[in-house]
Amino acid sequence: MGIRTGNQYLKALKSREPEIWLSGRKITNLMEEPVFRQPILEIARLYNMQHDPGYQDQITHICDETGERVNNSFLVPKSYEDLMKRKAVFEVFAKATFGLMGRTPDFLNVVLTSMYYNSSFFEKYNIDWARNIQNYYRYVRDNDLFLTHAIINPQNDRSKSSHEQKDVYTHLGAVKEIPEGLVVRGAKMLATLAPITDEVIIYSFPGFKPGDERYALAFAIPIDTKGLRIICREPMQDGTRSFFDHPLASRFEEMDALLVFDDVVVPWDRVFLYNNVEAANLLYPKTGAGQQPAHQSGVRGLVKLQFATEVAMKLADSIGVDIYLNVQNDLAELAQSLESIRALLRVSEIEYTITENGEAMPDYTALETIRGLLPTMYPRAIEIIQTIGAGGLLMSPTGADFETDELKEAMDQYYVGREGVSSYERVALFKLAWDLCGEAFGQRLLQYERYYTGDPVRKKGIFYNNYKRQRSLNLVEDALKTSVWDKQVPVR
Ligand SMILES: Cc1cc2nc3c(=O)[nH]c(=O)nc-3n(C[C@H](O)[C@H](O)[C@H](O)COP(=O)(O)OP(=O)(O)OC[C@H]3O[C@@H](n4cnc5c(N)ncnc54)[C@H](O)[C@@H]3O)c2cc1C
Repeated sequence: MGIRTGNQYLKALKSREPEIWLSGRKITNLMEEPVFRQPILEIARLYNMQHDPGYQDQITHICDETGERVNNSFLVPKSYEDLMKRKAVFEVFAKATFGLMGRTPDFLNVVLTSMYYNSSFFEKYNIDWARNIQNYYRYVRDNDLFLTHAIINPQNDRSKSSHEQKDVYTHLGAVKEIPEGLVVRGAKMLATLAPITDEVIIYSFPGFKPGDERYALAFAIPIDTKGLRIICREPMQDGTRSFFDHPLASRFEEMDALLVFDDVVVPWDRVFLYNNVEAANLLYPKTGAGQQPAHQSGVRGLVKLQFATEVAMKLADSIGVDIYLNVQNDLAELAQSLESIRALLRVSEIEYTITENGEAMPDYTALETIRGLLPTMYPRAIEIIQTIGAGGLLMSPTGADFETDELKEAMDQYYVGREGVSSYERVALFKLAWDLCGEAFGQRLLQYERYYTGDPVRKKGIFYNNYKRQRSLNLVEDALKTSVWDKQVPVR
C-alpha cells in the first residue's frame, strides 16, 4: 500500500475498538470524543501532506524493496544525503505542529527502522526475533502505520527493581508461554498518543538486573488487542474550547496513557526479545534505537525552541517593551540558545559516521548535547515568555467578548498594543503565549522537554562517562610537559 492518506488513517481508527478509559468513562466512539477529535485531525493532516505535491518529493521516496512510495522516516540512511532526506520529513512534520507534538509517526518509524537494520543484534540471541523485527518493520512501513511506545515501568517504588516490587506483575512481565504466543501481565508507561495509534511497541531502557528476566521483553501488538487497557491521564483541555481562546491547546494535545496488560497474548511472530537480561540491556546501544531517533528529536526540539523564541519576541514587540535593555538581554539569550541548538544539529549531521554495517549515524556527542541542553533551555524560554508577558498574560478576555456589542468600545480601547497592533491582534497573541507558558497544556510541553527521552540527570551521567572514555583530553598532559620543552627548544 505505501503512504496512507489522512482518510485512510481515520478509516483504520474507526475500524478498531481499543479499550480506552478517560476520566472514568470507557470510550466507545473515539472519533466522536471531543478530547481526541482535533489531535486525530492533526495527525491525519500529516498523512495528507505525504500526498501533497508541495511536499511529496521532499518527505517520501520510492522503496527499493517494494517499488511503493513510503515515508522518508523508513529510510535506512547510508550517506549524508540520506540523512538530509530523512531530516526533511522531521522538519516538515515538526513545522506543521510547531514542534509541539513529539510523537508524530516519524519518531517511532525511525526507532523501528533502526532495529530492523540492526537485526543481526537480535539474531545473536534468537533467529526468530531477528526475523520478527524484520517482518514487523516491513508491515509497518508498507501499511504506513502509526505506533506508540511504552518503555518505562510505572512509577511505584523506584528504589527497587521490577522483581522486588510488592506484586510481581505490577511491572509488565511474561506470565507463561502458550502455543499461540507469550502471555504478558502488568503495566507500562508512558504511551503518548496511544488512543489514536494503530499499534504499540514495547521495549525498555537498559537497567535490568539478574532476577528481572520476566521483564526483559520487546514486542509489538495492535492497539486494540484483547486484554490491553489504555488508561488516559486527565485531559488538559475538554475539546470544546475555541481556536481563538486556545489556539495551541485546542489543537496539539498529545494524550498520555498508562498501558495495562491483562494476560495479553503476544503472538510469537511479534516477540522481538524475551527472558534475556543481557539482550534487553544491550538493545539501545546495539541497535541505534536511541541515537537515530535523537535526530528527529533534535529537529523537532529546534522547531519548538524557535517557536517559543518567536512568541517571546512578538510579545515584547506587541507592547513595545523590547526597547528596554533587560528585555533585549532576555531575548538575546533565547536567540543564542536557539542558534546553539541549530549549530549542534548541523554538527551532528556533518560529523556523521558510518557504522560497521554501513548505516549513517548522526554524531552522538552533538545530539546528546542537544538532549542535555533543551531540558534547561526550553523551561528558560517559558520563563522569559512569562516575564515579558507579565500581568497581561492573565488579563486576556475571550473571543466571545470581542463579539459582544456592549463591550466593543472597551475591547478596542483597553487591549490595544503599541501603535499598529490592534486589540484583537494583541489578545490573540497573548492567548497563544498563555497556552504555551501558563495552561496545563504548556506545562506538559515543558515536562515533555525535560523527560521525553529519559531522566536528564542519569542521561548526563552516561554522557560524562562516554565523553571521558572517548575524548583524548590530552591538553593538560601536554601543558604539564611544557617545562621539558622549555629546556629543549632554544629561544631566539
Ligand atoms: C510528557 C511526557 C511524554 C512522554 N512520552 C513517552 C512515550 O511516548 N513513551 C514512553 O515510553 N515514555 C514517555 N515518557 C516517559 C519518559 O521516558 C520518563 O518520564 C522518563 O524516562 C523519566 O522516568 P520517570 O518519569 O518514571 O521518572 P523517575 O525515573 O521515576 O524519576 C523521578 C525522579 O527521581 C530521580 N531518580 C529516579 N531513579 C533514579 C536513579 N536510579 N538514579 C538517580 N536518580 C533517580 C530522577 O532524577 C527524577 O528526578 C514521557 C514523559 C513525559 C513527561
